Amino acid sequence: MTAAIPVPAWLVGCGNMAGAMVDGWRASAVDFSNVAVIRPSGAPVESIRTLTDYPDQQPRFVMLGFKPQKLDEIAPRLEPHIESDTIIVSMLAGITASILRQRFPNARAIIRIMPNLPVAQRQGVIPLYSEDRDDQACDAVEGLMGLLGLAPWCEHEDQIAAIGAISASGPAYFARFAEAIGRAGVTHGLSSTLAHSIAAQTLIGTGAFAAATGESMGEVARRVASPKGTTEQGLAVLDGPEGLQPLVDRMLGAALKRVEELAEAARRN
Ligand SMILES: NC(=O)C1=CN([C@@H]2O[C@H](COP(=O)(O)OP(=O)(O)OC[C@H]3O[C@@H](n4cnc5c(N)ncnc54)[C@H](OP(=O)(O)O)[C@@H]3O)[C@@H](O)[C@H]2O)C=CC1
Ligand SMILES: O=C(O)[C@@H]1CCC=N1
Repeated sequence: MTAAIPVPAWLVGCGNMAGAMVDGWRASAVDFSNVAVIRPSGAPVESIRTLTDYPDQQPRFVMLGFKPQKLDEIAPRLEPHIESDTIIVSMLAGITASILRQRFPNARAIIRIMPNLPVAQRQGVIPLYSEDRDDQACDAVEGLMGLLGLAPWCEHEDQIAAIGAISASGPAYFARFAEAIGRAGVTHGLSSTLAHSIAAQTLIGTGAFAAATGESMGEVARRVASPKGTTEQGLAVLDGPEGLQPLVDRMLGAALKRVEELAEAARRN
């Protein structure tokens, strides 16, 4: 039997990220009867009732899937519907458990997650964090997230930001790297379509190879780079002092700084 969403359930906001989760749950045969998507556009979501406003109902499960900057607009109207048996799951970047508890004081449990887009293919990473010692609620949410990929619990709230900076933002970073390799291919005479499609296929294929062999990324790189061969010269550039690692450190640092700013803005209100 697959994990079940406690119902009635509301998915408040269902854009790129929550929509990907719905796709992953649909592929896992999760039952969506008595689940409602609430979004201002009313844009339909396949096989889920979509509303533009909150129904006269007390949901047992509410997933927050809107932008962090919308919290102050949404919380005052949502809060009166939250009762002592409502589990809130939040994917809002930077919005801490204590900020959420302040906005939704009556909630039974507040559980933060930081999913990533490959949840749609059930290949996601979905770290979880809660300050509420509600084993039943935590188990129910872990079961749902476990359908979508790797779902580790974080011991400290900082870890959700750190994991999120890697895995939630990660698809954008890997995609950008593949784009850069594609552009370099164009510089070397390939057509844009061919260069970008082979770069993307190489990313996909590398992931599939690593998954199938269980090799670390370091081992995969070593296997490709023949001693005194061509790849070794390319890796020497990436591995140099001005190479990839300091760039990635700066990249992650900038994203984590923004996490702090989002939290600070929410705390001020
Ligand atoms: N994108 C990603 O890869 C990841 C995103 N996140 C988090 O997910 C959240 C959503 O991001 P993302 O999906 O990218 O954003 P989108 O812009 O794609 O989706 C935002 C959703 O919020 C809805 N919304 C806007 N205003 C309201 C409102 N007043 N009441 C209810 N719903 C509202 C929108 O409704 P409508 O569709 O009707 O406009 C839309 O469905 C963010 O908090 C982000 O931090 C976390 C990890 C990864
Ligand atoms: O960019 C963002 O803010 C969201 C959170 C992590 C990935 N996307």
